[in-house]
Amino acid sequence: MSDIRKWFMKQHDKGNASAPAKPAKSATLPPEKPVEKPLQAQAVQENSGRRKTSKYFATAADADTSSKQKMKDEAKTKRAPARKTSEVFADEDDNDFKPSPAKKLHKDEDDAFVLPNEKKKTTPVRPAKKLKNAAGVGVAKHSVDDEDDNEEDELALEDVETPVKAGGRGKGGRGSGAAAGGRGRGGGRGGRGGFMNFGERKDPPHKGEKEVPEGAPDCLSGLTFVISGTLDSLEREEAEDLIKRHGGRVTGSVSKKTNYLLADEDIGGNKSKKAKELGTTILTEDGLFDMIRKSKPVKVSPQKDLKKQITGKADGSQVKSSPSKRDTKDDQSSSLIKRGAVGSAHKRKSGDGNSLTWTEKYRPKVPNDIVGNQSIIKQLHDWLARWHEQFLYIGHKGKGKKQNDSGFKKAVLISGSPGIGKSTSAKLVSQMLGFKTIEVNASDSRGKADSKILKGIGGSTSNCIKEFVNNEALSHTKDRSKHPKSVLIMDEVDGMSAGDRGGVADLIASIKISKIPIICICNDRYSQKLKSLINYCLPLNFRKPTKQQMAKRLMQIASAEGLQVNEIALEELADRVNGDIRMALNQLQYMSFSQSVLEYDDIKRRLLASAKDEDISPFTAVDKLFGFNGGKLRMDERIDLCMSDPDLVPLIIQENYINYRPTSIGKDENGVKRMNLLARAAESIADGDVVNVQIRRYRQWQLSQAGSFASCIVPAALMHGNRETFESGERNFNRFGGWLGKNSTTGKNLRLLEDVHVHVLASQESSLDRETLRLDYVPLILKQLTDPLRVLPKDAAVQKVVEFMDAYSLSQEDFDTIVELSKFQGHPNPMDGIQPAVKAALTKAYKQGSSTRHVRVADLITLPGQKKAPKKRIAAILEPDENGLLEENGGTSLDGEEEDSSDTNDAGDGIDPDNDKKPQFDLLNNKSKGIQVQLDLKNNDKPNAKKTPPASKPRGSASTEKRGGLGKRRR
Ligand SMILES: Nc1ncnc2c1ncn2[C@@H]1O[C@H](COP(=O)(O)OP(=O)(O)OP(=O)(O)O)[C@@H](O)[C@H]1O
Repeated sequence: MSDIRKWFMKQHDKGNASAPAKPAKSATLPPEKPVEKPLQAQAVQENSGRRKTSKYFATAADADTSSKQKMKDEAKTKRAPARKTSEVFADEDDNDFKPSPAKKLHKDEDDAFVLPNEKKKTTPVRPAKKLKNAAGVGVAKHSVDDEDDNEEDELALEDVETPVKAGGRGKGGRGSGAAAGGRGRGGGRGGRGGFMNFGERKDPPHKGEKEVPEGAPDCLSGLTFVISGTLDSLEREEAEDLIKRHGGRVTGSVSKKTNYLLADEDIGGNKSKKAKELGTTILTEDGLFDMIRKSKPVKVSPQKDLKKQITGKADGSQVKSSPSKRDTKDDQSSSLIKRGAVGSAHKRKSGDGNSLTWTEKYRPKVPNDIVGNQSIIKQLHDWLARWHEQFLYIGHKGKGKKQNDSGFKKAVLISGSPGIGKSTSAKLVSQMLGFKTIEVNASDSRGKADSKILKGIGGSTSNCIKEFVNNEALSHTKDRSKHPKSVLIMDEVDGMSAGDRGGVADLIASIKISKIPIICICNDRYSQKLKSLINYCLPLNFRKPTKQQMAKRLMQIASAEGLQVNEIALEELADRVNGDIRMALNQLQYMSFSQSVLEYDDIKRRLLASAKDEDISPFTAVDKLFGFNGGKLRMDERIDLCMSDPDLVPLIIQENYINYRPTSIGKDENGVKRMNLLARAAESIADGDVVNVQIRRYRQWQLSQAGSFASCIVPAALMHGNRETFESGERNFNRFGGWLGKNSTTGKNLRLLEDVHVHVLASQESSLDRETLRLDYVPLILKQLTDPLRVLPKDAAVQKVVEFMDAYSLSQEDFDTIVELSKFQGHPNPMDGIQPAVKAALTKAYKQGSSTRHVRVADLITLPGQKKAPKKRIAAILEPDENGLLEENGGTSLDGEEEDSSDTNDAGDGIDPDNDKKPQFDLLNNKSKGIQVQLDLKNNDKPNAKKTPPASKPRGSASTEKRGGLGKRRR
């Protein structure tokens, strides 16, 4: 672990150390400039007084600004903000803020995995921002040529400052590839500060330096934005939040509906091309700020004063709703009043009575109320409406109406993610058609159904399904008033195990005999368990409703409950709950307990908090860790992801890390950087393995986090980026960890090898250990077993091989084991070139061979430390032989050892005179030796020692006895 820590530290150091070398970044600027001009030309220009803050606005002349001048100014720049910041902070009540390292502080936060949102909180008090605002940002566009000298100086400062700021970046500035790739994907991006963050999207050059404006709540309502490239001071997510917070909509690509393309640079990508084609207005970040700012008239008083006033006046309950956000608001008082008013209205409403959850209260009453999936609901309706027409007379011989649609299924299988209205649809459609619903959760009551249930009510819960579906009274009768039609709704069929009413097999049996329609509901229709069920059902796949559809419904419910919330915020909610309307409603209701005005940020905060409780699959966890934004996750988030399944996540990481192309390596033409990162990741995985051994072997559970850190977090931090495949046709998804399968194969092979080992020992041809057998003998044995079959004529080959197998007491299974153990990927199959006829002849000859008994006897040996040969297996071994003796001995209900002993004793009592005439193979004596071993071992355990051959008995006689026994058995 000390190693881990060492290079963890080293990485940090490296990152910092790279800071001074950063001016290289400026060198990458010129190529970006030519493409930015046309974009700028399109933007609206109102105010040329905007201080030049972005390197994207630099002209070639700017770029030529003497580096000496920049360096001179650098020191000044570094000091100036610190001084100003401290002045500003001196006025603040909050002494927790450390002013001097204003920018530094920010960076440190970055390294410490602080969310962008949190960083933003410090922005209002930054002097730099205020200076810039004072310079008049208000306009969307400005010309670089208009910049005066002072601005150039400032630019120089900024340019020098930026590299310093990005000092933690591991990999220098933006590569040329980034221009095309933009911020989203593609190589060539510079890293972010800090070990875990390197390789991330390029930081905005003036990140967090501008005051983020606060406008009227819905000032961007009805406007659609698309964001492109790196903005000047906001991360893309921050910009998105800002727009949504003010009621605007953000989409991913430019279309006719797009009002603005928000871009501070022209990265020449599709978005800007399309925007130019469609004549979409291009807006800079400052333009957006102006737009928002303008929506809110006046408000001259400094933020901090207002903050103080509000903090002083607001009572706990009011501020409680969303303290941090409201602190920064300008219209606090009015919003609080508004909130109070609506809040009381809300209380009145909810006080009116029912304590139902909103999901119950607003459960759709008719199918039309269901959001989305209307065409599927229609299909369900049609199916159910026709069911009786199709199956009504089934079982009534003679009267049977011929089924007119052979493809008509007796059951439907509704599938779809949770909370999107599957059960509700099934119920509503059934009710609509006058069916009585019988709802059963597939795993409610367990126990296999009794097949005798056909005879009538069994009274057992586990039989209820067959009862339901087979009960005539429940099916359609003439007197509907007494017996309405019924439909069985089986929920969560994918959660059924074999024990649940006999599992899917029993459900299928029920469908076959059913006299009522069955609606099965599941989440995952591709579940292996449902493979056979699908053949008996009409599949209806519910899709998640769109966020717009959901937002509309949620809005209706919110207004009915007196909750004030805008549509964009609800869309965000819909987005975050992944289409789950039930969860959205629950979240909304939960938030409504403490707030009656919900804003975008409230929803976001709430969902971030609840996201922690979500169960995520190990694959999702690995996707997140390796994803493009993997480097932006906070450490606690990463640990949570690893801990979501501490067994599987490391295995999946280990299986897939090699497929990732880290974003940090840029072009990396010769692949050296990637190899270095791979090596480091491998090293860390190995470290993690060491820790995991400690955890499991010595139950050192306190090391769990260290284990996760080394085996998951570090490799993912090093390798996260774009996943690629190495073989054509390979799916570009993370594979399941191969270790489990390989470990199981290893175990199986060891067991098989042990069998071979025991047999070889029993043959007394060799007294080797298992390792020697595997490494030295198996290849040679294989040669002896397969070469003759290829080369010699059939009969000769078969005889030779059988002789060899007898010599070493090898069974047919051993033959297979040796072949299996000798198979390697990329090498020919050891059995290649052997004719099937020869193989068949070998099997036949081996089975006929008199020596088989000798080989099998070795299986009955129980070596110290070995598991006793299972009775079943012994029985199976003995069974193929002449049945007569087995029957005499009581068939297979034998105790292996006793049975075998009696054989040998029989042999002793009655020696077959023919035996000596059947000297089968040269190594017969050796075989008898093998048997002797067995006998000795058995005698140790056997209470009935009187039948044991005396130890002093010469070997030859033992062998004779054995042969006699075998001979007898064979008869
Ligand atoms: N499409 C929808 N339209 C309106 N309300 C919905 C919709 N989907 C879910 N709801 C709300 O969520 C609640 C639960 O829905 P329902 O039980 O039908 O979901 P489900 O898809 O069957 O979930 P699960 O798979 O967990 O059983 C409903 O009572 C309703 O209030």
